[in-house]
Amino acid sequence: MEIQMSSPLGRAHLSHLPQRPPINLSFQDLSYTVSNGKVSKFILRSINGEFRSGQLTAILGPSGAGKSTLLNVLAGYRVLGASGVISTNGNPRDVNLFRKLSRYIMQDDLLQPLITVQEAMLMAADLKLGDNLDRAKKTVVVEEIIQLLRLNKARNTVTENLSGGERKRLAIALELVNNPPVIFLDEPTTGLDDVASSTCVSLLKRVARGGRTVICSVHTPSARLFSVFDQVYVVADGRCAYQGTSAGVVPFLQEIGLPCPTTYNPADFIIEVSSGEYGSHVDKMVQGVENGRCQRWKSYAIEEYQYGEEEIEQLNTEVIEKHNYHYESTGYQQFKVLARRMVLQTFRNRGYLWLRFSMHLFIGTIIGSLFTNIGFDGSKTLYNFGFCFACILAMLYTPMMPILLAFPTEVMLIKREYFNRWYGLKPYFAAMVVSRTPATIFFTLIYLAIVYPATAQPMELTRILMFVSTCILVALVAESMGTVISSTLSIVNSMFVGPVVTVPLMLLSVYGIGNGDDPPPIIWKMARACSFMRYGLEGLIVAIYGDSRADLVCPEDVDYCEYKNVKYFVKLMGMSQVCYWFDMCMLFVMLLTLNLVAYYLLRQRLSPNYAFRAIKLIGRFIKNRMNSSH
Ligand SMILES: Nc1ncnc2c1ncn2[C@@H]1O[C@H](COP(=O)(O)OP(=O)(O)OP(=O)(O)O)[C@@H](O)[C@H]1O
Repeated sequence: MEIQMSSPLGRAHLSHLPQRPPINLSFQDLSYTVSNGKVSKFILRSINGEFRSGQLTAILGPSGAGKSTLLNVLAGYRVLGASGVISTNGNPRDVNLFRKLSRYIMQDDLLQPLITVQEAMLMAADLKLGDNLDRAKKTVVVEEIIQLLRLNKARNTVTENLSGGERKRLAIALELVNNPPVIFLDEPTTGLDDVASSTCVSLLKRVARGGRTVICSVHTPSARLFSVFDQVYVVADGRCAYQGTSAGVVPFLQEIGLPCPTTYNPADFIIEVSSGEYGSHVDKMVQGVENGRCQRWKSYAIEEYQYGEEEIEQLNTEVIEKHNYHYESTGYQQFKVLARRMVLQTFRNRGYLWLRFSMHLFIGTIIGSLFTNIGFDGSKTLYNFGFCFACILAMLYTPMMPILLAFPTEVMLIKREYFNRWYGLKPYFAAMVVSRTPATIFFTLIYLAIVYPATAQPMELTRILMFVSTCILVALVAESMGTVISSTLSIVNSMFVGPVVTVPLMLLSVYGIGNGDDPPPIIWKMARACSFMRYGLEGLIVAIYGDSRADLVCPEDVDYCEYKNVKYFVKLMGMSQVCYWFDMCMLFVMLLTLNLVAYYLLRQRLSPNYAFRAIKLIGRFIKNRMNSSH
């Protein structure tokens, strides 16, 4: 791809992208408060400011000054607790509309694992551009952005192997795909060396020159890097301590009686002054720029640039497409791309696949050898019951534990992509369920292929199908239960809650067994009905012993086989009234319900509604009360 270089920053022509209106972002009297129980803490204090399109703005300040909070509030990531007016192009901002036009690249640059840069970019193009562009044009878009962000050499590298700088640049490249007019970046240079930081900031400037508003928080930039920023916004103790060009910092400080030593980096100096290292001068600085209202330094020694020379054509207001602000791709297209991505990642995750395969092989071999040839043995009927219970336990833990471990991290990734409007939650959830189900079925079959013949269960097609279907359904329900638990909890909490929740379900599944058909008290009957393992256990027993199975064989060396008659045994277990299809329906209903609950919890995690926020606030209140009563 030929890139024409016509300016010091280089002109990167981006063709085929949807055209968006340039957006100037301003805010007046912006405050942000958090309340921890009784105490309220002011993090931003009535600050003002303006960030213009076509410019790269750095938010600087000492640690804890409120830089990330300002970015979060402006990006709409934190809304509760914020007050003041935020305007876009002079009009009050519609936060929902703004979210559709802006992108937020967070500090932790989480990227989808196991896909290459090129694949990640193409998938982002498929998700974000839908069918508006054909494959050839999408490839051109991707190619141009790869060139713009100098990712050419890394195009075939999988994301885990990228360097820190490449990761940051890929995170930016992915968000550029549908040409957002406003881009927020939280500390894009953190963890990068001087050269990589400088490359990253220069590229951001090129991105800004396309008419985009680019705002990033930065930690102590070098003097050279500092001079690259068009505008600098300094936050000190939640207030604006300077707003203007980087060249204006020294004269501003001079004017308020704080001359910057000639050998000193102005960025370091203003941060040190803001953090109170040379005495309390913050009030003076805040007054000097009227807490962000003063416009005087915004044009100080401004480096003129010609829009015409740059790639402004993408954002020319006169030719803005009649874009709708909804997703560019349909739900079905998103589903297809996401399912493809998930399947690709599953296949490439060889280590995990081998681990899961070996785990099923190992458990299958252990259970198979523990219960060898007991299926037709009249003296081992109780052991066979134990085998069925062991199958249920295996189908509970083997699919659930990997989800408890992996899904909390996945949620963080979804959060970033969802917030930046890559896709809707429905297509994502559907793709997740559809892509992981075949693997679960496959591994369940591997386990059953070992244990079923090894334990000499009846080789009748109907019974085999019933046994297999029950195990698969139990595994799918367990997997969904893992998703419910890990959709709101961290890895540590999920790993704790998962096994704790399953123990009562396990106990309930065998409660009352051995009492024949006498029904347990109604309360226990109801509790037992909640255990999906109970339905699974009944399903397995009916599969191998139901439908008038002939008496089992009593070995010659055994005098008396009490449970040789399976009908008698099933009655004793309290399962003579069991209807296999009812149990399967119940398992299916539970599978559906758990998936709906997982979807609901995930949705609330990504964009909580008022009821959910209220529940969270009540929870926090109770926690605070408990803490204060100690
Ligand atoms: N939810 C919260 N509850 C209590 N305090 C908070 C909360 N969020 C932020 N803070 C506090 O607000 C202040 C500003 O935080 P913020 O993350 O915006 O700082 P920062 O300038 O980005 O710092 P750094 O450069 O170290 O990342 C900090 O003192 C932080 O402890």
